Amino acid sequence: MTVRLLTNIGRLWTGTDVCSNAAVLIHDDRIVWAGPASDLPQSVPGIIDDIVDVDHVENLGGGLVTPGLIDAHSHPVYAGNRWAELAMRTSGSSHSAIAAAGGGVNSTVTVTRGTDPWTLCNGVRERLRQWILAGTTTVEAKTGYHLTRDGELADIRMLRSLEGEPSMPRIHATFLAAHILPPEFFGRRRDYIEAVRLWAGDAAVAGADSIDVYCDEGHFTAEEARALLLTGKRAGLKARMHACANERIGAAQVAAEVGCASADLLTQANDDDIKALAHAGVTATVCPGSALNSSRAPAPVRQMIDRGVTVALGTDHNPGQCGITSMPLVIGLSVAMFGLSVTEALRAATLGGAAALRVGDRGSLAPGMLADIVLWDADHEGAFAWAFGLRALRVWRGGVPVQP
Ligand SMILES: N=CN[C@@H](CCC(=O)O)C(=O)O
Repeated sequence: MTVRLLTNIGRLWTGTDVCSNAAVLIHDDRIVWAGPASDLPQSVPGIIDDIVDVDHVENLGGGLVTPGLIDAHSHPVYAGNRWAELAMRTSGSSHSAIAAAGGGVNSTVTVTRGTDPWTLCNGVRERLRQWILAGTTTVEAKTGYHLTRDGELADIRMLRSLEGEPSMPRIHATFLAAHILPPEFFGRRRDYIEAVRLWAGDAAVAGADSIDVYCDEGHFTAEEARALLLTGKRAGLKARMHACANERIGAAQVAAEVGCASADLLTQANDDDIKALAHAGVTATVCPGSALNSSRAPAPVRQMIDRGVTVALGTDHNPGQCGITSMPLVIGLSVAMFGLSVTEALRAATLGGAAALRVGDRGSLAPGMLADIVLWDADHEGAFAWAFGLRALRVWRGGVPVQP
């Protein structure tokens, strides 16, 4: 049993409250108490008889402390890169010209399939380290670049095992075999849908938390998404969806009907979509980084908030559009692109992320919550809107300091 006291916190942003000259008391991996240092209890029954007997005291030098950030949408499991394709796109090449030159999601599928598991795992480990060092203690991580039963299941097992390593973020593993139709199923899409439905149960056994379907032109239809998500839910997975990213083909309505934990991207969502999400209690996960790089209009986030939709944020890190691994940058972009206040953006990156993942044990610094905590290189949260990538000075996952 370890009791740890974080003191001399200049400003404590808990998710629900803000206070100055604060302290946080941690017992093992959980928060016991957080608030103004002047109110720090002298003892906590069953945990510590006298506060002077804590095992570790850490002076945080008057800095800003928040809950660990939550990235609610990322695609970190891939090999290779598509930088040449991005250069083509910026020179005006069309989607079809890029595909004809061997680019697109299926080119990453080819490279990922051809990469041995150890090399792939080392790359993913290095990548995930960047999230936690930048203050993101939970990452929603999708599969979706193997698109074979064994490859997708191996991806999930790899994510589960990486999560157990020291100084890695917590992982919410999402089974995304329904990312795009793989080439060997061209002309046989019904067969692929049926195969993915069969694999969903195996994905749950392998340790997946969620199933995701990319519902859009060129990916999967609303009807296919409904069938896949309902199968995934029956297997015990939470449902999430790439919805209304490029075209509106009924994805938001299906997300609402199926009871998705979150509908993501939503750049083309209109008021009917937003109303449906609000009515069904579906969290909207928006990703400003990939929207910027794909020339999509920013998602209508203000309308979502006005309609009562809970908003979460994601990096949408993926090999084709967006290399961002910094949620502090995503917070800055959300303020600039969506017109969110810093408080709204920070809440979306903490409690909003917890809602998107349907986890109740993180996203705020309250007694009983996981001690996932970040000390920032600032003394006020307004710095997120200024730094575009505010630096995390120290990170604790479950009360344990993350080693740089
Ligand atoms: N948000 C995720 N999927 C991207 C593609 C990812 C990639 O290009 O590798 C999309 O098709 O929008």
